[in-house]
Amino acid sequence: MTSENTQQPNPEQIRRAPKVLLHDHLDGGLRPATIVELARESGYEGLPETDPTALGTWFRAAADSGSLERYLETFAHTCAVLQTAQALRRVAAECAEDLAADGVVYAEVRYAPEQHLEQGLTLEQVVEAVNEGFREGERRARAAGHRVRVGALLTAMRHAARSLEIAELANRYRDLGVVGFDIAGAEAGFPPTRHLDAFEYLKRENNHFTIHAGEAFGLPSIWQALQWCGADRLGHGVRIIDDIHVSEDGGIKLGRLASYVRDKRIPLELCPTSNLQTGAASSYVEHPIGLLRKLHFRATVNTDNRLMSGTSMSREFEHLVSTFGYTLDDMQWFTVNAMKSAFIPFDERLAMINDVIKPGYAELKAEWLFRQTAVG
Ligand SMILES: O=c1[nH]cnc2c1ncn2[C@H]1C[C@H](O)[C@@H](CO)O1
Ligand SMILES: [Zn+2]
Repeated sequence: MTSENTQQPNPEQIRRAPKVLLHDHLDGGLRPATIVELARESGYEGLPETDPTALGTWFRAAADSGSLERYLETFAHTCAVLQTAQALRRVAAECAEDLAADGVVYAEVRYAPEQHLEQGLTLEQVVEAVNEGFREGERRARAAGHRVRVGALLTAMRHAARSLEIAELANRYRDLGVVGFDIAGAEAGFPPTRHLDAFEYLKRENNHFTIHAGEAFGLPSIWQALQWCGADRLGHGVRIIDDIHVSEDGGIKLGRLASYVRDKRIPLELCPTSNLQTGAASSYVEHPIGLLRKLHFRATVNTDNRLMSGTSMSREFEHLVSTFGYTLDDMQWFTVNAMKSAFIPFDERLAMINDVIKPGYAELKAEWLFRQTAVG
């Protein structure tokens, strides 16, 4: 018997394994029962279902459209009930609690402050309410025996024109709970270069940002995000596969852009289930994550929208374990990749890797070794 871990973890081990999440939308991760309650409290009458189970099913089905634009329509309902400080605080606290219960130890959760102003909140009030909610959720998680740290990413919507203002907001709340910036929304027709002034501002401020790119649109979007805008990470980036050529005899050749992404260790925030729903990939087995992992891209595993995809970090890993036969070593590799790519300072990332992630996996692997000894 070698010390190499070849065992595929079971669902319970996957849940207990420390996980790191870089790409999760606050307005895409509400509990269905909370949406129903918030809608009742606020008088929102547009919900397609008022039973929580039926509502959860509705979100998953509606998001299964095969198109990013249709997928995004479902957010009208979640944003409709997230218009008060109280609602934002509650949903952020529940988000942190849910992630912690799922074994997530570090998360960067994003949302677009400009989408929460309909009932008179200011941008600052939105950010402060969400931050308070995350802190409350971290406290409740700790009381329940879990530890999670949640940082916020402020998103600007790519079809709108507030990106510089949101970038300034992210900079103002830096070190106060906000760890970076993002742009999201429909990709085709809204290239990231529309928001160059925001990215240039953030670079001058030595701040961090990721860009949704290479999801519904291909290589030009990734190229612009990196070479014009200077993104630190790619939100999805899954279409980088279009620049990787596999020949009939199995030979693999990377184009210039794919080489750049791999050589520069650009983190890819991959979200497998979300990609199946928007049509960016056709099945788990055909999802580019399999090849990207083999080729040692800086690949990470993410949820995107837990509500719309009916998923969690554990479920994403369960799909990958059953599709690609991944082991605890593979899970650790993805998790360390994610932690290395987080927007918090280097020493804090290192401490998470050495004090939380590695010991967590070592314990799970040791359990497995002892079990092997017992049966062998
Ligand atoms: O996967 C996505 N691609 C582009 N935009 C997205 C995705 N998931 C969520 N969004 C949008 C809808 C939300 O309202 C917004 C902010 O979280 O970001
Ligand atoms: Zn996203």
